[in-house]
Amino acid sequence: MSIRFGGLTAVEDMTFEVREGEVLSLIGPNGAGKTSAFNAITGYITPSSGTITYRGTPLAGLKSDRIAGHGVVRTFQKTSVFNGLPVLDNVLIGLHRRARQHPLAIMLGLPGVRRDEARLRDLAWEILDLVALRPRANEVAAALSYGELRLLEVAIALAAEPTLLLLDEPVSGMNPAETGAFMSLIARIRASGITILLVEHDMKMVMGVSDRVVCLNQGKIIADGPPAAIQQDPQVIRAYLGERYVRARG
Ligand SMILES: Nc1ncnc2c1ncn2[C@@H]1O[C@H](COP(=O)(O)OP(=O)(O)OP(=O)(O)O)[C@@H](O)[C@H]1O
Repeated sequence: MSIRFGGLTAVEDMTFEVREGEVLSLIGPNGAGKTSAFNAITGYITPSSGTITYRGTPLAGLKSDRIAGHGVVRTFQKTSVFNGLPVLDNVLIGLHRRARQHPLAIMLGLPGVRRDEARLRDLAWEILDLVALRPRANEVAAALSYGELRLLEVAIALAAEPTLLLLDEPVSGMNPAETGAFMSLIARIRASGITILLVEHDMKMVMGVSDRVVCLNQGKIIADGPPAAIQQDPQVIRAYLGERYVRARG
């Protein structure tokens, strides 16, 4: 696909494939086109040309909620969280959105609804266990630490039952302990069978969790391979890793 904003080409003839069950990271310098690619995959912008296909379904041009209905879900920073509500309720709201019970059945409190309600509650607890927020389930979201809030955003995304989860810079602003916890969360999500597409600048995290890494520079893919190969790739070092290394030392 290609993505243009007026005269500017943000993504040029980008072709890549996310394999079922893997963690794939998109890396590259600021302005390389990572977020634009993410936005196109999740329906927040329409690519100027090309196709995006998920399990045989063309996604380009569909609205984001339709795309989520096909299992392709992204996290949203803060916007998806109801600050005044308990953590558990935030996840339940996400699950209800997906479950779509008939409003009349809910109003009448039909037995099927109560069964569903119990099932959703169990699911919510399972999700909270996965993101390690069970001990905080009854706290209002506003009481969470920064790192915990980011975990809740992931929990809400998981409530939409993704088969492909997209994470946009999930550990930016986290301290090393929070980042470490987030890395093990990614491993648990992957182990549950969900495919992950990650955009991230934290190279320790990218190299630690990814099966494969795609590096973009100025809208084009310059490398695609396992983390060990990407770290050694002269083009990647020149365009991105070298610059980060110098900045980290500087
Ligand atoms: N809505 C927009 N309108 C105009 N130009 C845009 C828009 N969104 C992105 N761009 C431009 O497209 C190019 C790619 O930006 P993009 O945000 O996709 O890069 P990125 O790799 O995600 O960068 P970062 O690491 O800084 O998030 C940049 O030159 C950016 O200025």
